[in-house]
This record gives sequence, structure tokens and C-alpha cells, in this order.
Amino acid sequence: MPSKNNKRKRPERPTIHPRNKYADSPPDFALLASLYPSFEPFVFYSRDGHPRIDWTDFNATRELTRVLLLHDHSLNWWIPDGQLCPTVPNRSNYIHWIEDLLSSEIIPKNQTLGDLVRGFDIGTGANCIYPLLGSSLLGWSFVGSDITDVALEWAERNVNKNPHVSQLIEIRKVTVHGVELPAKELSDALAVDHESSEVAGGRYCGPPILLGVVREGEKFDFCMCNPPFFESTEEAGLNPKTSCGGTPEEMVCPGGEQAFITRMIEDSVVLKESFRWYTSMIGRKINLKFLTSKLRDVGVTIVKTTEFVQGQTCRWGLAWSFLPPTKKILPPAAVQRTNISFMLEVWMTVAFYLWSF
Ligand SMILES: C[S@@+](CC[C@H](N)C(=O)[O-])C[C@H]1O[C@@H](n2cnc3c(N)ncnc32)[C@H](O)[C@@H]1O
Repeated sequence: MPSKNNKRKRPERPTIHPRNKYADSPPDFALLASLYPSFEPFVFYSRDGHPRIDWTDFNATRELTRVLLLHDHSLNWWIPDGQLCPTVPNRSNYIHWIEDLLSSEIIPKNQTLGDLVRGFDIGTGANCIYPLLGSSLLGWSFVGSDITDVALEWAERNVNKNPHVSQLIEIRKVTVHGVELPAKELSDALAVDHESSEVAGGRYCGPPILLGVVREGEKFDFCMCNPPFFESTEEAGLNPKTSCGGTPEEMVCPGGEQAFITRMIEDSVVLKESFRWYTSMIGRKINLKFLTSKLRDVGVTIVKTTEFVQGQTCRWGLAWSFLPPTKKILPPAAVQRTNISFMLEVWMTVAFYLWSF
């Protein structure tokens, strides 16, 4: 019997996907510092002798991301000051979750796509992290979309610096009705939208997300998205001195993530089977509930969710599809018995009992 003092332990929350490169051995800062002189100044040793970095220092986290991508993924990478800096182990979790979705037998592989997995990264950012990780880890091909000039320019640079994956990644500028918006007009449109988000009732009224960006007849295995989570700069609490950076264009959109993903859902209702899986990251649990019920209303065939635990922060993954689940094909042995075989079986059972008496 458990003693009274034995407090029931909460089951540990999974923090890292089992196939994540860092699941068994987290990044070794001391080793990285010895190999990469540019990383060395950011590493210090705490009293217990453990090598650490200052997570509130943008330059330190950016350099860590750079050396991890180089050391573990053979990727050359950089972003300008202030742009959102991704943490490699966390971003890898989303990639591996998509890998799980794609290997689930519920939604069949679209025969027209061949063997190459094709993904669409909505808002790839200057860091272009998902296409870079997905192509280098798993050989997937990607279209990465974005709206800002800085994101498009740096995503393109990050792709071109890596000839071993550059053939797999296309960076696509979001256009309005097929017309590319000049940077000035786009930022003006966004500025107006930010101000009018209340007037628009919290609805997303920014540039297109999928409809109008996905071309006619295009098919993808999945889309993924780390959306602008916040409704306003105040809500985002953006501070240029924080560790991960992030500009208002990256972190804020009219109506926040709820409106952004609602628009994704509306787009998916039109695009339906152009994607095997639609997925997005979600920053607030309350939005997960709202969006899941919205998905049930629009008649998707399947909804899946997951939790990404990232240090002190929790994020959620939401996935949905319109493809019909595959029917289970019964093996020949389970094919319905004919009347004759059934009669024979009854007769043999009776004979066995008579014989045993
Ligand atoms: C939170 S950042 C994510 C960047 C990167 N994917 C990551 O995970 O670090 C959101 C990105 O979405 C872009 N964005 C905002 N609205 C968009 C839209 N309608 N279509 C495509 N990208 C958009 C922003 O410019 C920004 O780069």
C-alpha cells in the first residue's frame, strides 16, 4: 500500500520527440565552444561546473543556433539583428510530429506526388528554419512563403548558402490577386490592418495565407505554420533585448493567431484535398479549443493535436485533413465464411463431442 506521505507523482510531460537529434544528448556547449571560436565568448561556467549561455542575450542564442545548424545539420545560416531566432531542438519537434502524421496510415499518400514529400511553410521568416531542417533531416521539398522583404531576402540567402538542399526549397512571395505588392504598399496595408483589427471584429484581414498563394493544380503533403501569435505589440511584449528577437511583422497580426488560423481553416475548406494535412502551431490553449471546434463545424475528416513543451513555455500543434480515411482491407483469411464451411465446422464440432464421450 502506498504510504500517506507518498504524493502521487504527475506523469512527466514529454519535452522532446524521441526521434529528435537532441533527445538523448542535449547540445554540448563546451564541445561547441572548443570547435567554434565565435561561440566560445558566449559560454561561461556556473559554480557546479556546467557550461551555460545567457539565454537573454540575442547574440548568444543566434550564435548557438548558427553553430548547431552547422555542426549537426551541415547548414550555413544567419539572420540580421532582431529577426526571430529559432531554437533548433524545439523547431525539430514540429518537423518530427509532421513526420508522424505522414506515416500514419489514416490518410493515404497522394499517388500523384511520387515519393518526394512536399511541404508548404506559411511564413517561413528570415530564418527559413522549417524548410532547412525538413530538407536536411528528411529530404523533403518545400515552398516557403512570406510577406516581408527582409524575410524573403534572408530566407533566399539561407537557401542559397546550402547547395545540398537549395534545389529542394522555393521561397515564394505572397501576392494579392497574383500581383506582388511592393514592400511599401504591403507594410502600409499591414499597418492599416493592425489599426483596424478591432473594426474588423478580430477577423484576419491581412495578406492572403494559402488561397491565392497556392497555385492552381498544386498538391502538397502538408502545410505548417508558426503564425504571428499576437494581436498587438503590447501583447507580444516585444523587447529587442530578449533572447529570441522577433519584429512586429513576425509576431503580430490583426486578430492574432486565432484570426490567422481561422483564415487558414477557411482557405483549407476551399483547397480541401490539395493538402494531405493542414497543420499549425498554436500559442494559447484557449485558441486550441476554439479552433478545434471550428474544424468540427467545417466538416474535416480528422483532427489531431499535440503539445510541444519548450522549456517553461508550452505550444500546441493542430492538424486536420479532408481526405477520407483509408478503409481497412480485411485479409483473405477473414473473408466471410460461406454457409457450407460454417455447416462443416458445426458438424465437426458435434462429431468431436460424440467421439470424446
Ligand atoms: C512567428 S514568424 C515565424 C517565422 C519562422 N517560420 C519561425 O518559425 O521562426 C511568422 C512569419 O509569418 C510571416 N507572415 C505574416 N503574415 C503572413 C502571410 N499572410 N503569409 C505568409 N507569411 C506571413 C511573417 O512575416 C513572419 O515571418
